[in-house]
Amino acid sequence: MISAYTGTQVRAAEEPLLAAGLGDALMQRAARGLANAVVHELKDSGTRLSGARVVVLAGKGNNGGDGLYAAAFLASRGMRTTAVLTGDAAHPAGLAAFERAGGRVHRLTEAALPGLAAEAAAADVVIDAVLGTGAKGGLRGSAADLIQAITDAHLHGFVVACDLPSGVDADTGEAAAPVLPADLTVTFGGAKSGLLADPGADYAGRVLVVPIGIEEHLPEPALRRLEGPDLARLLPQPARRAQKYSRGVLGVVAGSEDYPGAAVLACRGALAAGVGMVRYLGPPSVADLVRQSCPEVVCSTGTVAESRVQAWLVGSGMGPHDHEQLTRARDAIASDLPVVADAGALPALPAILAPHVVLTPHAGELASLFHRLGRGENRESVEAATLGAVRHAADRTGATVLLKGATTLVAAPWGATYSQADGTPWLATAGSGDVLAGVIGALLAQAGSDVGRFRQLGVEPDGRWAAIAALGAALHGQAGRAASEAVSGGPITAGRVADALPETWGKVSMLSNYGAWKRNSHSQPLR
Ligand SMILES: NC(=O)C1=CN([C@@H]2O[C@H](COP(=O)(O)OP(=O)(O)OC[C@H]3O[C@@H](n4cnc5c(N)ncnc54)[C@H](OP(=O)(O)O)[C@@H]3O)[C@@H](O)[C@H]2O)[C@@H](O)CC1
Ligand SMILES: Nc1ncnc2c1ncn2[C@@H]1O[C@H](COP(=O)(O)OP(=O)(O)O)[C@@H](O)[C@H]1O
Ligand SMILES: [K+]
Repeated sequence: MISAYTGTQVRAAEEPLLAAGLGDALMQRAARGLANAVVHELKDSGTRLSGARVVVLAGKGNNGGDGLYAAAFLASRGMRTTAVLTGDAAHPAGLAAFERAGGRVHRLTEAALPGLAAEAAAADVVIDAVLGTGAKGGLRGSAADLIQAITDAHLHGFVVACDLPSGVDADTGEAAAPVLPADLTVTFGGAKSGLLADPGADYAGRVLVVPIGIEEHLPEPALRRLEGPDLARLLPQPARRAQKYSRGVLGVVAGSEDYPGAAVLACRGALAAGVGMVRYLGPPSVADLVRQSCPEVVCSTGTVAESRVQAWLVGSGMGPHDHEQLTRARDAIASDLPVVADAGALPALPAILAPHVVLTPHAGELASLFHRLGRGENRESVEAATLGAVRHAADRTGATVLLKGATTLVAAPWGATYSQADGTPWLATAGSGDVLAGVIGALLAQAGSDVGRFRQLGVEPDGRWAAIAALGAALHGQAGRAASEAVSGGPITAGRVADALPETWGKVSMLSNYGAWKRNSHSQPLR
């Protein structure tokens, strides 16, 4: 599991060490980790270390101090280092170390700006150390102009962000333009939650956590990401004497005359995600199509009350005028069984929900949900603040909310938040969300009652619905990636994602080398 923290949490964890006079030692560790990462990147790109051109953009706070100390290490290894001081001051000890190591220093002025931007653009590495966890809002003044000029230029080398890309909010991932997109973010003491939520994740590139000795002081993480061994431990496995009913039956209320394919794709996703059986309820014409595509599915035109299942999937491919289907969706949501409520079910939700109801909106659907709750939002405003949006939606509705996107976020009401980024942009294809709903429905049917499995991982009963949704998002994302890799990185259809699920499941379930993972977890790149 990757744990991520708010800037405030990390700063609080630093406090006891700062009080003990260890501030400089913390900064030295951070700077050394940053410098080592730069060296690795240069070696990987085949650049000679001696004479490599490094430009550090250093703000006036401790983030700038980290950058200056790191650049001093790099200068001492024979690199040509330039510091651009973006504020009216600089970290005194960092600046002194940099100058002692032979680095060149420029102060940012309006006149010097075009030349300094050109120098940064021509460098082998640009280190962005303008703002870190102490930032208030985005970049301002000439620092903003410099970052804009570098962003607009054609960069020769790569960008490494110190702790976080300047302008990205460490807690929320909100990003006030301009932000220089990093190829790598080297972050200290623990990943910052803003690096694992869009749009912050767009700017962070790969994320590397450097331990600096504060780890034992960190509290419960603000955000979690399930990784291979977690997924392996959460995946349900059939007992030796399992039969189809004990494995879990999923009831699917999806599809309509207008969108029959959604029902098929939801069923295919569920069948490929290990469910014991799928019961489909819906119009006869849609049921015919489901039967033709998935003969394993048992179809009926009955009611929710007549159908014995362990979980429900409702809403995919349903419109506001599909009254019979909407009645079934409402009945399923009221049934006390776990439910994944997708697409067309979202406008038909009751006012008060519970954590075992998992809502799966994309940003546009979440904005509409907020409208109905009297909160003015649109797709863009949700996309600009995904973490705040998903948290607010869960706390406000009482449901578990999964917000789909390049990074998929899941929030338990008043509980844990997960961030999964296992997929590929090729997943942005029609019907992909229906397959995801099927996968989550299948997992709810199989694992929803297995409280013990989640307790072993420290997940409380009410929080397990979010863990199941995050597991579903991870499997779906990885299946999408596998499907694309099977065609050499080419495009995929939603059906291909479903087809790739069983093998993805098999591969994930083999990753249970938990002990080895735990020992290495602090130094692992996140992606
Ligand atoms: N504590 C430790 O020992 C360790 C800390 N570590 C490192 O320290 C970083 C946090 O450092 P920090 O607290 O000094 O804040 P930082 O992010 O450098 O920025 C604050 C400065 O910028 C200014 N400023 C603010 N907003 C601005 C804006 N929008 N536009 C322009 N300027 C703005 C603000 O000035 P003010 O506005 O207050 O006058 C202030 O001077 C952290 O991310 C990590 O890298 C590690 O080395 C581990 C040990
Ligand atoms: N850029 C992206 N990168 C990775 N995954 C993505 C991206 N865009 C969308 N996805 C994923 O693809 C799926 C799309 O779902 P959805 O928006 O409901 O599509 P549809 O309604 O067409 O089925 C979600 O699982 C989402 O997380
Ligand atoms: K930074």
